[in-house]
Amino acid sequence: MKKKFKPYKKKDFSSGKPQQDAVRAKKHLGQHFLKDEEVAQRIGDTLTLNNYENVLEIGPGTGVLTKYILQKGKKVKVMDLDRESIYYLQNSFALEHPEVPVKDFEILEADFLKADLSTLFKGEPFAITGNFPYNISTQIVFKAIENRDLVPEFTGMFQKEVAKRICEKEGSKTYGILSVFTQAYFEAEYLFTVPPTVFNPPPKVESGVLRLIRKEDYSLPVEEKLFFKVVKTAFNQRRKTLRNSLKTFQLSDSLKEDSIFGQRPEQLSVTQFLELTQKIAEDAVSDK
Ligand SMILES: C[S@@+](CC[C@H](N)C(=O)[O-])C[C@H]1O[C@@H](n2cnc3c(N)ncnc32)[C@H](O)[C@@H]1O
Repeated sequence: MKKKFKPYKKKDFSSGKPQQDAVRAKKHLGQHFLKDEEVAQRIGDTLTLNNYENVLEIGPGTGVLTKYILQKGKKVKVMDLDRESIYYLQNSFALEHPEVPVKDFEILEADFLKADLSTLFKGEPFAITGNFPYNISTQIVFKAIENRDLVPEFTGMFQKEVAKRICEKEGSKTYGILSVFTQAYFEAEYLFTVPPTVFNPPPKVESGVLRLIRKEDYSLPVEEKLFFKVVKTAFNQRRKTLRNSLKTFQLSDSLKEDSIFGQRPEQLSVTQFLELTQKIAEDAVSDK
């Protein structure tokens, strides 16, 4: 069912307010507007834009980051579900920033989590970027992973802890499900940290900017469903050895002798998780 919006009261944005103050920040939408142009430009510059023509920005708000993305001369679509931000972008953004090229620019009022990405750029690949709403940040990453065939690049800002977790390697306490799933398909790089002071209103935590580049060969050598199940089950009991946490897979005694099962999930690289999945798949077949 389509959500009902309260009748929208038009606002006059011609008062010359700073861009980040043009819209009232709403907590439930995770709105923290960037007020530092240098940081906005640095985030815009994280896009490599290699070999594709389209960019989707999630949550443009008042468009502080959008300006720098548009200057790259690609086709840009922005998607926000905040009507007030959309109204500002449609009516004041171009007037207040005549220097920004808006020829290939489309403003969409939509929820990224519900949007159909397959038709967004007529099925062409596109980069995703943004200063993401932190309340749905992991869901955004999972949706990008699900749509990886269309998304060769993903850059942007998260809560620092989440950005670090996505890029973390084995051996770290924060390495987990999100790190393994993301890095199975993407090369992940943590780029820089951003302090709360550059936002209006400032969030309670630091932020972190990352870049994900899809691997050249991003097809998995194992069945994806089983891989996800193995990784999730292992990390659900991250203190236990795999021999104990993966009991539900009813592994044969000979497989359980394999040294990999003496390890804990945080010790396994993505490649080792794939090898483990392969072994479990073969074990299930040989059991029959
Ligand atoms: C952290 S603010 C960033 C705003 C702006 N890009 C900036 O840097 O100032 C996050 C933005 O995401 C938008 N947003 C929240 N949930 C969303 C969703 N499900 N789909 C699309 N946009 C969303 C918010 O309305 C807000 O504009």
